[in-house]
Amino acid sequence: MATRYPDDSLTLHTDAYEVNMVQTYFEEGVADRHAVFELYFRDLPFHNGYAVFAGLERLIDYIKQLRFSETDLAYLASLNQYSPAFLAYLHDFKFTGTIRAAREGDLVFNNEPLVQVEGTLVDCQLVETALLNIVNYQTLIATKAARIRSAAGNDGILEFGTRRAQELDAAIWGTRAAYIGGFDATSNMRAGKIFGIPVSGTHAHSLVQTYRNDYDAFMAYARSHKDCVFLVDTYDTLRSGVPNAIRVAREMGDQINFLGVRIDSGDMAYISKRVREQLDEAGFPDAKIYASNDLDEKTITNLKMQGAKIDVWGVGTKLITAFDQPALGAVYKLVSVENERGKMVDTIKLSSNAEKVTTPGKKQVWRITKRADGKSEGDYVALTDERPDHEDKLHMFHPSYTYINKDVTDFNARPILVDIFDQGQQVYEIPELADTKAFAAEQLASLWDEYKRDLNPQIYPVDLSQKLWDHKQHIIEEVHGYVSSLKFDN
Ligand SMILES: Nc1ncnc2c1ncn2[C@@H]1O[C@H](COP(=O)(O)OP(=O)(O)OP(=O)(O)O)[C@@H](O)[C@H]1O
Ligand SMILES: O=P(O)(O)OC[C@H]1O[C@H](OP(=O)(O)OP(=O)(O)O)[C@H](O)[C@@H]1O
Ligand SMILES: O=C(O)c1cccnc1
Repeated sequence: MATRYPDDSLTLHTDAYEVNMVQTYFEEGVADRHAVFELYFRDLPFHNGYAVFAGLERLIDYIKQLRFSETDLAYLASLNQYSPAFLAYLHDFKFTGTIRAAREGDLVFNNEPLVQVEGTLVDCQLVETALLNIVNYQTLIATKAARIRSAAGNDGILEFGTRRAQELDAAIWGTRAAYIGGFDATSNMRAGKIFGIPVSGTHAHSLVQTYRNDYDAFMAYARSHKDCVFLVDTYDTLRSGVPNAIRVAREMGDQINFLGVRIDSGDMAYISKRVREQLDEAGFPDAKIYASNDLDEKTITNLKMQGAKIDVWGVGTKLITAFDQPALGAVYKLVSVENERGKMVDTIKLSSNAEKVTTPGKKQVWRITKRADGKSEGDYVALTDERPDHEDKLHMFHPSYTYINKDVTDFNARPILVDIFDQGQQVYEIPELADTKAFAAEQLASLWDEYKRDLNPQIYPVDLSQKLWDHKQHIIEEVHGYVSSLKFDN
């Protein structure tokens, strides 16, 4: 059985190798060396043209509580791997780092930093696992939600996924991410309570089964609720469900708001058209048709193509589990570290796969938009001492295929990474969730449709500044020089 600790913290929500490395840094006297790590993903999820960043609120909560509690330390001591001096050091540990991140709801792309952690090696290393855990999941769900929003157009979309989510936390934070990405409401009451997300719900088949017929069930529901959406597919949608919903709506009249009916099985294009006819003929043209049953952006697009008369889409499993791509795959890499002489040295991880070679140095991402229409030109990743927003002309080129290039003038450059913590102090206030959602919608509106289409979107340019590109080539050459100078006896 799980042990409940009165002072449990999230600090040990980390991989053992982080603590192991931290012990090495401590024992070797380099724990306080300054370092910069950056979190980014290499491939956009779902073959999408963009991702919607989410996770910042939880990231802030996590950093704010980051202390080793007495039982955390007692547990580490019980492993007999960590020295008393190291445990005493952890006892006094306090996060004093600086964190910059994209704002929730902002669009982010592959191969650019979404979160940057600057601090001691210990600060940076300890937070790696939790930061990846939080950002990977929430960004994935916000992006999936944005795809579903795009398929649904202006129709209502409701998050129904809690029962199918990967446990409780995923349901709660996933529904928040879904709301940022464009969902209108959730069925999860606690998410409503905690985050103020609008809550919406109909009823289950069990209600109809309990009363053993549609009429009695809908009548019972109508007597106990003002707003009514009846689930009409328990026995026979067209012959029993809808006719009985209409009968109850007529009998109850003004005593209820007959909002509509929900269908949860069968051929939803065919059935919804017939249901629409039945409701219209009965004098309920404003009653809406809700649909649910393993929906996602593909089924919704397809159903719309077939002329389905569905007004509100309830989406569960395929949203909350990011069914077609269950992991984002963001990584967290060291880009700069203080050497033994106190100088910051930019670092690289080489790979035979060009995509996997990291980009050294502490960076800022600049979103370049045309001044005239606010539309996106691409992202420009630069070293932090560069100020592309002060330039009149930017030369933007593909970092691998440099012949793909353009000169951009009359542009605005917006820094994507904003200060969240400054030397351990929170300097960023999380906006109201509704504002974050509106911000996401605004950002999406400024992106060309070519990057937003569901199938084979155009690849959004994420370019390196000339200075950063040169710097990277220089460091690659330095490392190659070092490797080829090595001599082995065997
Ligand atoms: N007209 C349609 N075009 C494309 N997909 C559809 C259409 N109607 C329903 N679907 C989707 O097809 C799948 C059908 O699921 P399933 O085979 O479980 O049938 P069902 O009618 O829901 O049966 P059950 O009663 O077992 O739930 C669902 O994902 C549903 O969203
Ligand atoms: O299909 P999803 O996208 O995951 O949406 C959530 C599903 O959860 C409910 O079904 P469930 O069979 O769990 O309960 P019910 O008895 O109310 O139909 C609901 O009717 C949806 O079909
Ligand atoms: O309110 C609903 O209709 C609902 C909620 C959760 C899951 N399925 C349906």
